Order: sequence, then structure tokens, then C-alpha cells
Amino acid sequence: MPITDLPQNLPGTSPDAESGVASGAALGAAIQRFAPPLPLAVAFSGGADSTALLLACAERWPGQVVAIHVHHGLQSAADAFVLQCEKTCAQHAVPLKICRVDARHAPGQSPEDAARQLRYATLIKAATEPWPAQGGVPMPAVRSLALAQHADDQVETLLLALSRGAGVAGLAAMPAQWSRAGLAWYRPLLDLPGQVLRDWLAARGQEWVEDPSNADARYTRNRIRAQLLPALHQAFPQFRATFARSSRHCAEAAELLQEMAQADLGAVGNPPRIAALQALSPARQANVLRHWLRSVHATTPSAAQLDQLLAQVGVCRTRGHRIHLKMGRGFVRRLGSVLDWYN
Ligand SMILES: Nc1ncnc2c1ncn2[C@@H]1O[C@H](COP(=O)(O)OP(=O)(O)OP(=O)(O)O)[C@@H](O)[C@H]1O
Repeated sequence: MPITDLPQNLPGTSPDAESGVASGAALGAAIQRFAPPLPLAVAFSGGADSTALLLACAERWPGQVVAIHVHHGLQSAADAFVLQCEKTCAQHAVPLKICRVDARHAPGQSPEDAARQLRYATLIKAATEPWPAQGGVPMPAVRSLALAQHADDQVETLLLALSRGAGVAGLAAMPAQWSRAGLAWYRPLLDLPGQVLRDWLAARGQEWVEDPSNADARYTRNRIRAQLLPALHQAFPQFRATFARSSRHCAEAAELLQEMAQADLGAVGNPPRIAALQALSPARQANVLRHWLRSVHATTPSAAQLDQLLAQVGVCRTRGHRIHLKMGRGFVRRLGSVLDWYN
């Protein structure tokens, strides 16, 4: 499909000069705070957000920024994304790797999850495998990778977590920095509203491709963006900053719960001793049992299953008391003085 057949954003859509300057200052400040080990690879979809991130980084660290595009082979528009990525990278002399993958999901797996997991694995492989020399100069190994999610994406993630009834780990939303596969990963745009990125690109006459699925109201995330964010802006103009602060509080709380769960699992043992569990408060029992099931058995119980287990642990005072409950992908049963999980 020729690139012009896609809903593309062109210089004609420029915002006024004032918002162009304001967006430049906001993006500039975010990139100034960003200090990744170089060279840096940017996960580049060809959409507005990663186009802004790529160009801002390439300008800040010329010759030390590369781009990776994953062609998922899922949408007919995918070839047009590749063309746009190639055009942008050629214009700005940024080395680009295009990785073609088959991201069809397995039965029972969510299509978005399948595509995301494969995308992350592909980004790691592409970033860490050697890059061609640039102008005869060998390219050193990439040390960090940046993704372009912004403040609106963070709010959407938080609202989706709330709608599922998530605990503090889910409400922590997306981390701004972590390590994986020997790379430092970043989301340097989490403090910026998406509109700032679009204004910045439009003020510079920079094109990007609009993902047609972003307008599809069948996706909850798109409904949140189109309907909830404007209403939130009306009611709480500062919602991006305050929601982000709540997510950071939740991230801290989740870290503490994790540390406490590790210490408590050391104390109750693996498999957990029932008498040792009973010495803990119910909230700590729940925390350590959730951690045991997740970290040792790779399964997540529902809130109702965990409540049942806690109730059974609480009343397990006689030798003959039997425990046998469905728990995540398997079952928890009492074996003598301990709890046992099997499937
Ligand atoms: N096909 C892809 N290839 C490489 N990186 C990608 C691709 N799709 C998304 N990403 C990266 O993952 C981030 C989050 O993806 P998501 O689909 O939520 O955003 P997006 O709407 O595609 O962002 P953008 O406006 O950059 O297209 C993007 O900002 C980008 O950094």
C-alpha cells in the first residue's frame, strides 16, 4: 500500500507557534533528564510517540542512537509503517533494523499480549546483535533501549488496572526504568502528555503514521483515551501528574510487599508450614502465599481462592483437618504440617 493511503500526519496540521515552543521546552526537559548508557536503541513503531522520542534522542546524541522496528505481520497497514520508519531514519541518518515476525497468537492467548511478548524478545535480539559499521566506523554494542509510552498511556494503564481490581503491583502501572537481558530499559516520556509530542512533531513539519487500530472503539484502551481522558481533564486538570504520583506510591508499596514476602517465605519455609503461617497476620499470610504461588509455582490465585485458603489455614488446628482447594492453575492441599501445591 502506498504510504499516502494511510492516515498520515503532515506539516499542514501544525499547531500554533506558542504550543510548538511549549512542547519543545517540555520534550527538551524530559530528554535532558534522560541519561541512558550509550549507544541507545529506540523501539520505533513509526507512530507519533516513538518518532518524537527517536528524533529528540538522535539530536541529543548524534551517531549514538539507532532504531528498531518490528513488523508484526498482523495488519495490512504494517508495510506502510516500515516505509515510514525507513523514510524517517534516512532523513535523520539514524541506523534502522526492520525485524519481521509472525505475531499470531496461540489459542487462549490475548492477541495484544502475544504481540507484546514477541515484540520485546525481538527488540532484545535486534538491539544486542551486532549493528553494521557507520561510515566505516564500527558501531559499539547497544547498551540501552527506550520505549515511547507517555503520560496518557500511563493513566490508561492505571485505569485498566483499577477496572480489573488490581493490587498495588498493578496500580504501579509502567516503570520508567528497569534492566532486562543485559540492557537498561527506559520510558523517558512518561511525564509528557501525548499531545506535546504531536505538537512538537507538527511544529517541525515531521510526518508520522497513525495506527488505524488506535481509533477502534472495541479496544478498552481506545475508549479510555477518547472518552475518559477528556472528562478527567475537565474534572481534575492535573490528573496526569497526580495519578502518576499515586502510581509511584503504589510502586514503592509493591516493592515493600515483595521484600516482606521474600523474608516471610524464608521464615515459613517452602513448602509453607501451617503453624508458621498462623503466627503471621492475615494480610502477611496472603502476601506470602501469593508470593509463594507466583514465584515457586508460576501461578496466580484469584482473590476469592486466596480468601478461601486463608480461611482454611486459620481454622486448621486439628490433625485431621483437610485442606484441598483449587488455586490458580492447580490445587493447594494439606500434607501433614505443610501446604503443598500441585497440578
Ligand atoms: N512495531 C513496533 N516496533 C518497534 N517498537 C514498537 C512497535 N510498536 C510499538 N513499539 C514501541 O512500544 C511503545 C509502546 O507501544 P504502543 O503500541 O503502546 O504505542 P504506540 O501507540 O505504537 O506508540 P507510537 O505512537 O510510537 O506508535 C511505542 O511507543 C514504541 O516505542
